[in-house]
Amino acid sequence: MIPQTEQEPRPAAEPDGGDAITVAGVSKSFGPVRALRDVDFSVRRGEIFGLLGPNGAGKTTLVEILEGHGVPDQGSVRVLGLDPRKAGARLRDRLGIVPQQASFELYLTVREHLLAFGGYYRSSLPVDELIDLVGLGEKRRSLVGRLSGGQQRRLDLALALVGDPDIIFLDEPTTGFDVEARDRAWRVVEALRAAGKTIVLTTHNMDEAQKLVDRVAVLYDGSPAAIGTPAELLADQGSRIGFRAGAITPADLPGGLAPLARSEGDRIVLVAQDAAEALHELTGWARANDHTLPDLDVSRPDIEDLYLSIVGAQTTRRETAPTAPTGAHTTE
Ligand SMILES: Nc1ncnc2c1ncn2[C@@H]1O[C@H](COP(=O)(O)OP(=O)(O)OP(=O)(O)O)[C@@H](O)[C@H]1O
Repeated sequence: MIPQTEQEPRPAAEPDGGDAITVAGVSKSFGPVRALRDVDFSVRRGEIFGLLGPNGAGKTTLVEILEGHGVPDQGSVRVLGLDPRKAGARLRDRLGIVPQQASFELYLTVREHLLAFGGYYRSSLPVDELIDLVGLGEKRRSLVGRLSGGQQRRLDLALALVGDPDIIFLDEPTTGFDVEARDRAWRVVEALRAAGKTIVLTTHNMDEAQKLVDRVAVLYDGSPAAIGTPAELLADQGSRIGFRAGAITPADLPGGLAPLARSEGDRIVLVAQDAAEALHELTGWARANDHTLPDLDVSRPDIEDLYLSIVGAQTTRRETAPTAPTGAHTTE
């Protein structure tokens, strides 16, 4: 699915113990704000590594350091075995970056824009295949300035891929996408992984994280509060109990359950370590108060449950879950 390069292969990656990225003891402050606090982790070659965290948790600061745009106050990073501040074009050629806000040459067509960008790289992917890959086939000859917001984001993705990078940084890549475009983008990301690319995916979209990541770090107040595969991180999260809320709010639940519960769409969801105990308390309360708990089910927690257990939010909507890094409860 991913097109092959047309030109000569690039030099082999430097050995770095199988890791594409290593972050060792990185701290970074902006005046009194400690954006990153002694961060340690690695990203393996060929994996999709998710970076989650509420607004202000330090994700952008960290990614900027990895891209060579920021300098840590303490600690060091290696990207493909290289120091991103010193490696220059040797590394730049191998990184694909999809920023949240891209700037475009609005007077070029989609195709011309990609051809122009591809010219900056030692080798580039065939642009027509790339255009098809991101679903812009019908807009091939349209001026970039005429694209919709979602179409410009697809162009962002194509621009990040045109140099056939080894590592791709995706910053909320599907924000503003309709469902079809989002599904297509997810398939593209999966195809990139299948082609051996390493992907660092920053997202507030828990469905996106659940669907795509191999491993994930949840940053909270500048430090990773959890790092691992979703399965590892969810292993000790207990069980998720849900039912259709009707007129019930989380605060109506009995004392032991209310702090665990949140609204999720038209349901109330709670994650409990001891499902039998929680169900006993819930059903006893429901019977005593004439509630029928419609559509009651018990399932395994997901990444959103993990995320919320870390950031402390009580109410959320799926698809968007950015919350303040204060541990305060939100009331969206
Ligand atoms: N250039 C800067 N000058 C001053 N403070 C900064 C600067 N860049 C980031 N910060 C602060 O550092 C902290 C981390 O910011 P960062 O942008 O890395 O968070 P984030 O996790 O990417 O947030 P978001 O999800 O909102 O993009 C925040 O408190 C932010 O205000």
